[in-house]
Amino acid sequence: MEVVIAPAAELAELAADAIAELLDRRPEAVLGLATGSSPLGIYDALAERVASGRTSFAAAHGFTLDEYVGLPAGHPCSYDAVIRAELVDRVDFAPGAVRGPDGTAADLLAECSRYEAAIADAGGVDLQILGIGTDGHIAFNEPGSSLASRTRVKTLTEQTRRDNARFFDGGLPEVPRHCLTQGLGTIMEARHVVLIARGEAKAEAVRQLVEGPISTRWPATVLQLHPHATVLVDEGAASGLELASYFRWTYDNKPAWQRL
Ligand SMILES: N[C@@H]1[C@@H](O)[C@H](O)[C@@H](COP(=O)(O)O)O[C@@H]1O
Repeated sequence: MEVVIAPAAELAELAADAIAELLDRRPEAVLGLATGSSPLGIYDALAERVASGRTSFAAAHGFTLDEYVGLPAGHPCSYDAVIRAELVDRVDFAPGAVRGPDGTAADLLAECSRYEAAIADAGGVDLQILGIGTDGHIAFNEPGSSLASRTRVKTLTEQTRRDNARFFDGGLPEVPRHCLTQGLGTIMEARHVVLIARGEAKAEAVRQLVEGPISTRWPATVLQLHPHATVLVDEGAASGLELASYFRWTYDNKPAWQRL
């Protein structure tokens, strides 16, 4: 696991660099896309690169991590609508190239299996962008999630519902209680995972992710077992790390040939 501590704007550029390099090497790359506020700077940086002709998503594919159950199609808080507004409509993906689990499906269990199969049929995810919840969830894998889990229906914790209420006009009562989410086992199959976290509210989750014991109590800790995980954190999110000065030294002295 590589931990980079830097100002948020620099973190977003680093992640955008990694995605742009991947697209240069492999234009048909499969990207794992996260919603939430954490990756917004990355999406802004990517939109800028596409606008200036430096990067193209024309041959790439994308899969989102999760979706609320029961929000009508087109609801502005559905992750399908959010990822369209934040990234898809601002870059040059081919129509239909970005997919997400369908939280309106009549048979949600069948939808979860279909989604797993779609990711596998695309050849798996090359680079997965992740945020982290204050309770240590990634995607919507809440505490207690099996570390081997696959795409399935989960129940959101009150903490997550409260954290996400700010996006809903009607606040907490409007936040669904259930979601579809890629499992931790699904996410672990991505070839490179890049997690970004900002602000002190994430400090405890980041401390557990990087330095805590691997446990379903803090689901993101499963990433300690990933062979290529990059954790991008600003000073606030890094404020609980015992090894912060080691991570700083390592990054400051990183050989030029070593990519993220
Ligand atoms: N399902 C999403 C996660 O994928 C995201 O990482 C998390 C953190 O969101 P934010 O980046 O807004 O703090 O929120 C949601 O619960």
